[in-house]
Amino acid sequence: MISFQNIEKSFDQQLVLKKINLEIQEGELMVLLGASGSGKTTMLRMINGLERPNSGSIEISNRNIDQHNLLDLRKEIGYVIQKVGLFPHYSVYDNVATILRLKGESEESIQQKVHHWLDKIGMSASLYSHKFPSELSGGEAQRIGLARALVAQPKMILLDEPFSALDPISRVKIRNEFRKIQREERLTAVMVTHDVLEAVSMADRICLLANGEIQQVGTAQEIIFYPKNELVKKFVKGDQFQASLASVSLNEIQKYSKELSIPKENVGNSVLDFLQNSDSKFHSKVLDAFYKWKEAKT
Ligand SMILES: Nc1ncnc2c1ncn2[C@@H]1O[C@H](COP(=O)(O)OP(=O)(O)OP(=O)(O)O)[C@@H](O)[C@H]1O
Repeated sequence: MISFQNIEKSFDQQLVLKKINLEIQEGELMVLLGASGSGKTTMLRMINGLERPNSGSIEISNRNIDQHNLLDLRKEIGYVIQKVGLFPHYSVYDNVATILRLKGESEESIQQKVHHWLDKIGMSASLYSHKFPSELSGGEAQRIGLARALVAQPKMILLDEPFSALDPISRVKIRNEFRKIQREERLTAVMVTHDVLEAVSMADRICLLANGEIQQVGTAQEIIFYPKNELVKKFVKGDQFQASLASVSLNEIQKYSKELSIPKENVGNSVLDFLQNSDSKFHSKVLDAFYKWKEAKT
């Protein structure tokens, strides 16, 4: 669906991306993970044509990005950034409605969709429609930013540290809500973060960037337990992270997930034990509960 082929990019003679090759599948949530300056945002902005590579090609839906009309392409790609960028003089309703108005939809259809998405993202339409951005908390504004991207029913969504300004509890909540919607809508999503735990709790696959190069692409389990090189190991703080997985029992994290029902014989085991020895279909729920436990402790 999204394909980076031999991409190179430099700014002011500084090579920030080197020979990047990456395939992102339809309906997948790919997390671009890496330290500050590793080139994550630059990769993300190439997908909607806000940055252009120096060499190599990007394909979206099997067509080179240069063959797409960029304005049409951007209508199919939601873009959510940390500094939400709501129009300050528009109400919440008008902010979310903007793209539908640009598309020329009827007011009746706009109203139905705006209300649907506000409610879905946990912002009651009747309470929030008439408010202005200055009357919203940071977390509420983030949700509106997300609703504004989702209302256009994009095929793809790009998220650049979209939840990083939120307090830990709202962050976990909105992440879970977003993940649920992303799965339901089979949205192809690419999310940038430098937070290992955020990546691990949300991603189908993680692409770890360092020094402008892809160091490893894989599931959370692959990245954590089978890091390909020292850079990956260092980034996921291999030992420290694993030590923290080993220090907590399944029993302790169970209450952080309603959906997690652990077989009785495993309840006393450590999370690490369980991840290493159990069926992988439980892994994401266990990691999710572990993550919430960790957030609650910090
Ligand atoms: N428009 C630009 N002009 C000059 N240099 C740029 C520009 N955009 C990015 N860079 C440089 O490219 C490198 C990669 O930047 P990028 O924003 O992609 O990194 P990042 O991994 O997203 O970092 P962060 O987590 O801090 O946002 C950095 O060294 C940055 O200074």
